[in-house]
Amino acid sequence: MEKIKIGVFGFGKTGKVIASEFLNDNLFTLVWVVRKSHDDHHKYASRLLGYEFDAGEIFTGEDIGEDFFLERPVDALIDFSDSTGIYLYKRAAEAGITIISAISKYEQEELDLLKSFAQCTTVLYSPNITLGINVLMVAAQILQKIAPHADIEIVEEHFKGKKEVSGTAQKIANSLGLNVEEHLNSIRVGGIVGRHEIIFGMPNQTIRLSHESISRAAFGQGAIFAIKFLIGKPPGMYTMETIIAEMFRQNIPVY
Ligand SMILES: NC(=O)C1=CN([C@@H]2O[C@H](COP(=O)(O)OP(=O)(O)OC[C@H]3O[C@@H](n4cnc5c(N)ncnc54)[C@H](O)[C@@H]3O)[C@@H](O)[C@H]2O)C=CC1
Ligand SMILES: O=C(O)C1=N[C@H](C(=O)O)C[C@H](O)C1
Repeated sequence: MEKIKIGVFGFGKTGKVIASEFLNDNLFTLVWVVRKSHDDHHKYASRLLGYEFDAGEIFTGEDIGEDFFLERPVDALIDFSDSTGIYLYKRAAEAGITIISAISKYEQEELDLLKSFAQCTTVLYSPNITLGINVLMVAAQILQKIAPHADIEIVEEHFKGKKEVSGTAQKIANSLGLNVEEHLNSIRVGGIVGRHEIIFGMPNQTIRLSHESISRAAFGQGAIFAIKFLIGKPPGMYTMETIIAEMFRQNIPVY
């Protein structure tokens, strides 16, 4: 079977681990990586990550001219850069390359741009691409319907350097109709990769739904799940939670 060709945007804390996940999986070929800095220009991500073969040539945004995506075709582009990365891959969408954006915070303008790409190709946007958090997100909405009077608070914990409020927590708050200013609690300590908890408080019991990414490999595994799902799907906008919600529908046991 022909391998699925991948391009990755971003080669920071997460991009490096994502690249490794693709390099470890025989279903995929990592064709290129685009990063902001000129460090390691034209070297191979595989070599930098300790593999003894050449894969994932490193480019910078300045290398992306009119023909970049035609000369170095991939089946899917995964974005773990920052909110500016999206301005570099309109031509990838026009070339029909599947786009998976994992950027946790976009302004409306960038969300609109992403939606416009979905007219030409399959686009999946997910501020948290782990399978687990999306199961939790759907479960929380079900629980809120079952216990509409529960007090709900969201707690998100991340590594000390994370500046922005978790995009995942904001998305959870929106899906539950909660005011972010009032019900979202952020903790920044040490090296926590990412933990989210939704607390449902009732008079005589407390229900806690929690998820923790204990390694950034969880994001790579989520991206792999998403790519496999998107193969053969028509152009359009997809999200992880709608994929998971459909799985809920198909798998809820009937008593
Ligand atoms: N959806 C999800 O499941 C997850 C999302 N994220 C998000 O992914 C993004 C990256 O996270 P980290 O790796 O922790 O950040 P980081 O700061 O360690 O790395 C970001 C990388 O992107 C590069 N970059 C910035 N602008 C770029 C551009 N225009 N073109 C190409 N490369 C560019 C930077 O040079 C850097 O190498 C953040 O938005 C983060 O919140 C992170 C983990 C999981
Ligand atoms: O910046 C990160 O690292 C993460 N950001 C995401 C968010 O802001 O929701 C998701 C994940 O927990 C890691």
